[in-house]
Amino acid sequence: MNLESPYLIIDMVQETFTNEGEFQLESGDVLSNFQLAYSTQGQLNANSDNVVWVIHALTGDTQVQVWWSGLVGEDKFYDPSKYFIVCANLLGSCYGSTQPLSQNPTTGESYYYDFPNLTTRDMANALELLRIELGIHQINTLIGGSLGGQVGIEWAYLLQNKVKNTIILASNAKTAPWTIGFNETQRMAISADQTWGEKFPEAGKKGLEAARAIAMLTYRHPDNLTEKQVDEPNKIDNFRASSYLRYQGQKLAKRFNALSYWTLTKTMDSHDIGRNRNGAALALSQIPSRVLAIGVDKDLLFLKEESQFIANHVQRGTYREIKSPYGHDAFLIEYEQLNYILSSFYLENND
Ligand SMILES: CC(=O)SCCNC(=O)CCNC(=O)[C@H](O)C(C)(C)COP(=O)(O)OP(=O)(O)OC[C@H]1O[C@@H](n2cnc3c(N)ncnc32)[C@H](O)[C@@H]1OP(=O)(O)O
Ligand SMILES: N[C@@H](CCO)C(=O)O
Repeated sequence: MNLESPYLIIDMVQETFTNEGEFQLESGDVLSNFQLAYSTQGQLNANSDNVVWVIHALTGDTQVQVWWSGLVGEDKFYDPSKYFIVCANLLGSCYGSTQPLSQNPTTGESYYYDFPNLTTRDMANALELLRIELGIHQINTLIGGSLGGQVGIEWAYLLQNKVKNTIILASNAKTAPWTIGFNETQRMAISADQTWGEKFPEAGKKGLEAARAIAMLTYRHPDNLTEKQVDEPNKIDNFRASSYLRYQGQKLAKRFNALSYWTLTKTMDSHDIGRNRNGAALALSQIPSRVLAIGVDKDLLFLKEESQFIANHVQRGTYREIKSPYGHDAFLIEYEQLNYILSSFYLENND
């Protein structure tokens, strides 16, 4: 039986917010007149208590119904007939928000390599300005994975009682040296590209391909490649794992730019909810919302212990685990487990 409603089509609205004036960054730099692209789907209800705000990961965009299609959309867990769903493109990302290829209003030229360093706290502050612009006083659920989870936990700290449920997937409170190391290898690949340093939009593109190939090995567990990339017996070259990683590199380089990738990985490196707040444990203990931290048992990039750390240090934390051979990317793929974990969380909390 097809349970999907053929006549329920709720339009997604795509808009751009401009923050007029100077935006102070943690680095001491300022960003003038920044823009954030964002999408909304559904309507704010009479009690204004049905906002679900999704924060995308490293290479995501505002089209949450596309990249999280098993969780968000009509007849899905977060259904726009029930919820007002907002997803903004993070500052620095190349899907409509201000990023290194944008025009610097001060010079009239694109920023390129002069784009400032952004932190997850800066990104949370930018989302906060958008929330105020949209007249949203209360967020029912703030949810994000990986980089999106890092921005999410920063924003939950800032929002205090303005958010009821904070859901952080495959993420952490402070980036580990291990993760910074992986990001550095990817930036080394980008800067080894002979076009890196030049001022044209595709600068560093071949390097970005290599960076994504390296990154894919951190987004997956060896079991995933063992299962999916099986070669015929007796081969001595042209292995499936090689063409897979080359393909993934090309696929990303067609839709992303190396400067934005550089900026966002730097943002991930400096993430630390405890910076100038006497450490991560204390900062987490000052978050009043309910927090569900979801780890992935085979995540090699953001270890499950990092999600457990979040759940153990917030005031009202719950830890749940996805079991998956995919590794880190499981939070974008394992919909059956995600639906079960989310349903249980809301049921246990009487929502
Ligand atoms: C505009 C936008 O697209 S932005 C938003 C999209 N992206 C995001 O939001 C980021 C989050 N999403 C993701 O990172 C990914 O989409 C994921 C993790 C959810 C899924 O990753 P996928 O790449 O689809 O999955 P998977 O690892 O199974 O790879 C499948 C692809 O590899 C190809 N492939 C598999 N094995 C091989 C091989 N041995 N050799 C060459 N290609 C191969 C498949 O043909 C398939 O190609 P396709 O993507 O063109 O259909
Ligand atoms: N697959 C994810 C990995 C980072 O969590 C992305 O491309 O955004």
